[in-house]
Amino acid sequence: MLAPHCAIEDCNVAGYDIEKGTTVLVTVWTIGRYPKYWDRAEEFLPERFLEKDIDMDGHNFSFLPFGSGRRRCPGYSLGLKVIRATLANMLHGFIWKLPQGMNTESISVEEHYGLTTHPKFPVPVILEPRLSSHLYSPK
Ligand code: HEM
Repeated sequence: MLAPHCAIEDCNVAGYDIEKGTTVLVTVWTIGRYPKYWDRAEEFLPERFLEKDIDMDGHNFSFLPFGSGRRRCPGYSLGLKVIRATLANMLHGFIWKLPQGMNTESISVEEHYGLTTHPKFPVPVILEPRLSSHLYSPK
């Protein structure tokens, strides 16, 4: 769910009349799993985005991780950069392994809902440094 919004004028959305002053809640979670727009909507398939020109900046209403319009997330660009840089550093710095006896099938992708969405169960991973040890020291 996006943060609550307020209609600033009377309008009609998809056949529904919305009066000025109405609080509007946009359920992006549901939109992101709507079978009309998403093939195998309930499955975790990050590869569905490969070689697709889906923008995240609020123009594609089937995918709104940062909201849309004048209240769209102002930290959009910084957020993406931080996530990409952090992920790249983690992948560059460590070999990622699952504990013995676990495989990718046994990882739960269930979610815990709240203001932000977290994994319902922790994902145990073993990180093995792949670089020289002095590179991990803050000094
Ligand atoms: C990947 C990281 C991030 C995601 C997924 C994200 C997502 C969102 C979403 C969905 C909204 C609500 C938009 C709406 O209601 O239409 C929002 C609002 C907001 N975000 Fe972010 N955000 C991220 C990073 C950041 C960062 C890094 C900052 C600031 C440095 C930031 C600052 C804000 C602010 C101030 C709002 C409220 C905007 C308003 O109500 O006018 N966000 N964000």
